[in-house]
Amino acid sequence: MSVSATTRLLGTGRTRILDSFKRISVNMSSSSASCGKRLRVLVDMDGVLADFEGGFLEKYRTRYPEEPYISMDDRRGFWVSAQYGKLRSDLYEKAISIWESKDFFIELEPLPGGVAAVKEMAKMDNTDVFICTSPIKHYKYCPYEKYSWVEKHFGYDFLEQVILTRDKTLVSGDLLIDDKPDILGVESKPDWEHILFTACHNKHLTLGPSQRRLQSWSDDWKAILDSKRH
Ligand SMILES: Cc1cn([C@H]2C[C@H](OP(=O)(O)O)[C@@H](CO)O2)c(=O)[nH]c1=O
Ligand SMILES: [Mg+2]
Repeated sequence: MSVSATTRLLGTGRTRILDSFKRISVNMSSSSASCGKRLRVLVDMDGVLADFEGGFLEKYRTRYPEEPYISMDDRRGFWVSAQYGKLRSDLYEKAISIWESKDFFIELEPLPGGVAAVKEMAKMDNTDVFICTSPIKHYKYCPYEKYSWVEKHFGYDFLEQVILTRDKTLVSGDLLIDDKPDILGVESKPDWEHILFTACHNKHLTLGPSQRRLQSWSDDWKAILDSKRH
């Protein structure tokens, strides 16, 4: 019998008791998520584990050797195409053509220390790690290549830990380590604390007093994890 049919049979008095019970169970499950022992870490991929900016610059310069380019030192703002578009309007499309090409995402080099750090994190007691990454909307190669990249660098079993989403605010976790300064979506109060991973495009930004950075994978990521353990 369905829950609604059972509820109707029990009558209003019992319905109230059932409702209270449901409320208590919901409260118990949400409090065990916040006070429970396991820490959930969401780790972004491009700009944190995979060198999107380096891969872009190399392929852009190879494909458009006569065109002007922006060095890593001069990069400002998260969106590469926006800065190229400001340099010269037709460079906007040329920039996009690079990451929409086959083999762009699979051939990205790992950023120093990232793969080792995530492997170590995944082995830590009471710690769950997920790779939380957004595919581009030109979906012909990117989603496949992101999975393939994880398999190549972490092994087949780690595919279990991949979360592909365009909206990271919907994913629950204690920490999100990500190089994008503003991570917005339909959830205005995401569960996670965003740790800004330093990249060429965000290194000049001044953060708010409560915002934290991870400068690189040589920085003390274990201390950041520990600060969130209960
Ligand atoms: C277009 C663009 C994408 N990306 C990355 C971010 C996303 O991956 P990730 O969520 O793994 O960081 C993905 C789709 O936007 O490509 C950049 O880092 N810079 C860009 O300019
Ligand atoms: Mg990123």
